[in-house]
Amino acid sequence: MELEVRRVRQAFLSGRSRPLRFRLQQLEALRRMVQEREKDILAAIASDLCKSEFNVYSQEVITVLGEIDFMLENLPEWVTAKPVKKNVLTMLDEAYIQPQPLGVVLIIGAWNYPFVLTIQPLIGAIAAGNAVIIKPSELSENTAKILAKLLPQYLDQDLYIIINGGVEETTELLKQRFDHIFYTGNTAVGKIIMEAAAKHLTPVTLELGGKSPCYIDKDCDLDIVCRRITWGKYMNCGQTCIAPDYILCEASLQNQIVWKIKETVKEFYGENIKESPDYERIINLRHFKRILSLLEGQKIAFGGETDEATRYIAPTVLTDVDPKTKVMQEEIFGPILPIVPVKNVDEAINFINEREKPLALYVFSHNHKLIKRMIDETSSGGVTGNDVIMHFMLNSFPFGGVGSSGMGAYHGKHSFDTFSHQRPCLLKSLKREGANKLRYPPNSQSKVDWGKFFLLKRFNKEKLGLLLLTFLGIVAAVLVKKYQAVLRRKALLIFLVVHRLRWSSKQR
Ligand SMILES: NC(=O)c1ccc[n+]([C@@H]2O[C@H](COP(=O)([O-])OP(=O)(O)OC[C@H]3O[C@@H](n4cnc5c(N)ncnc54)[C@H](O)[C@@H]3O)[C@@H](O)[C@H]2O)c1
Ligand SMILES: CCCCCCCCCCCCC/C=C/C=O
Repeated sequence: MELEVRRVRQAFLSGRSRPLRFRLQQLEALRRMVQEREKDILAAIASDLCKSEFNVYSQEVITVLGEIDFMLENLPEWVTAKPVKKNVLTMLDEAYIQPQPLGVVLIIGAWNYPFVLTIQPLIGAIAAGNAVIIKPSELSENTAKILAKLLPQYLDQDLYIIINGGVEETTELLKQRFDHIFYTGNTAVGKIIMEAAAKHLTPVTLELGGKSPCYIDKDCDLDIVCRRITWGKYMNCGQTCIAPDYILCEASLQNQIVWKIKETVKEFYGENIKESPDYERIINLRHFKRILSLLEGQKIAFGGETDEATRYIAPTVLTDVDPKTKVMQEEIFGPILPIVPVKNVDEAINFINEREKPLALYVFSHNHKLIKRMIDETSSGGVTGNDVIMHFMLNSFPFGGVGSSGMGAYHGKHSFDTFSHQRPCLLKSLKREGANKLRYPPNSQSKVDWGKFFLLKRFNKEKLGLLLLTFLGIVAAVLVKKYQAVLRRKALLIFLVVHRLRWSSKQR
C-alpha cells in the first residue's frame, strides 16, 4: 500500500496532472471509456444490483457522461486565476486567486450506485489536477472488477490507480497520508475515516446518509405526490441515500396515501413484482436481515413479502408508526416506507428538528408559503419541494450533507472546488518603498491613525479638521501653481484699481 501511494505521489510531483490540456485529455479518455465499454460497465453494475441495463444507464451512466461534458465545457474558465478587489495598501499590486490541485486524493466509493458514486468524484479530482487512488466498495464486486480492468486502459496509469479490497485493505490504506479523502457510505464508517484522516490533518469530504423525511400537506394532488414518492422510494429497492425514508402527514391522509402508493406500485412493477425488470434486490444477506428486523411489531398496510434466497423484499408501507420503534431509529435503506401521523406542519417541523440533520428533505404542497416555511425552519443536506431525488440531478447544486449526514459537497463546479486549493497570490513591486514606511517600526499614534484612515476609513474629529485643512492646502497650492500667471495679473489689476480709486477720492 505504502509503495503504491508513494508511486502515485511521485507521479503527482512530476507535475504531469496540472496542465489544463492534460486534464481535458484525461476527462475525454474517461468519456471514451464509458462510451466504448458501455456494455461491460452496464453488465457489471446490473449483476451487482439485479438491475436492468436501462435503469443502470439512466440512473448512473447519464449522470457520469453529463458531468464529464460539463467539466470539459467549463474547466478552461475555472482553472483561470481570478483577480480580486484590492485595498489601499495593495492598490498598485497584482492580486488574484489561483485554484491549485491538492495533491494525492483518496476516493472511497459506495456500493448502491457503484459507478456514479465512484466516478463522479473522480471526474472532479482529475479536473482539479490531482492524482487519485480509487477504492470502490467491495460489496459491488463486479463493478469494482470492471473499473480495475478498464481505468488503467484509458487513464494515466501512475496518476490514477484503483485499489480493490475490503475493510482490511481500506484500513491499511487509511494509514497512509493523503491530501484529501472523499468518502461515500454510512455514518459509522464516516467517523472511522475522519479519525484516520485526523492523524495526518487530512481534510475530508464525507457523503453520508440519514433518515430523509417527506412531509405531505393536505393541500396537494395526492395522485401525483404518491407517484413521485413511489418512484424515489422503491428505485434501487430503497437503497438510495436520498430516498424518502419516512412520511409525515395528518392522520386523515394516511389511508389515501397507502391506497395510492399501492396502485402506483402496481402501475410501475405489475401484478408480479418479482418478475419486474425494474425492481431490484437487496445487496447482501446482512442488509436483507437488517431490513427484515425493522418490520418487527409494525402494522403492514401492504407489501411485507420476502424471499431470502433472492434477497427480495416487496415494496412495503407501514402505518401509524411509533417514532420510538426501531424502523424510526436508523436509516432504512430498503423498500420499507413508514408513515408517522402528525397533527400539522408545526408538529412535522418539530419532529424533524428533534432528530439528526438528514441528507434530504421533501415537502409536498400547493401552498408555496408552507414549502418556504419548511425550508426556513429546518436543516438538511438538500431539499426538493413537490418531488424527490431530483436535486441530485442538477450539477449547479452542491450535493452533500450537513451535521451527521455529512460534510463538504460535490458535483460540477463544487467538485472542482472541493478538490482544489484556492490559493491567494499577491505580487508586489520592489519599488515604491516610501509607501511601506507606515507599517515599519518604530510605530506611533500618527501611523496608527493613518492606518485607520486608509484601511478602516475611521478617524477622530480633531484629526479630520487637520486632515481637511491639509487637503485644502494641497488643493490651494496646486491651483496657485497652475494659475500663477493669471493670479499675478489679477492681483496687479486689483491693486491698480484700488490705488486709482483711493487717488481719485483724495483729489476730490
Ligand atoms: N451521501 C451520499 O452520497 C451517499 C451515497 C450512497 C450511500 N450513502 C450512505 O451509505 C450507506 C450505505 O452504504 P454502506 O455504508 O453500506 O457502504 P459500504 O459498506 O460499501 O461502505 C462504503 C465504503 O467504506 C468502506 N468500509 C466499510 N467498513 C469500513 C471500515 N470498518 N473501515 C474502513 N472502511 C470501511 C468499504 O470498503 C466501502 O468502500 C447509507 O447510509 C447511505 O445513506 C450515502
Ligand atoms: C431516463 C430518465 C432520466 C432520469 C433519471 C433520474 C435518475 C435518478 C438517479 C438517482 C441517482 C441517485 C444517486 C444516489 C445517491 C445516493 O445514494
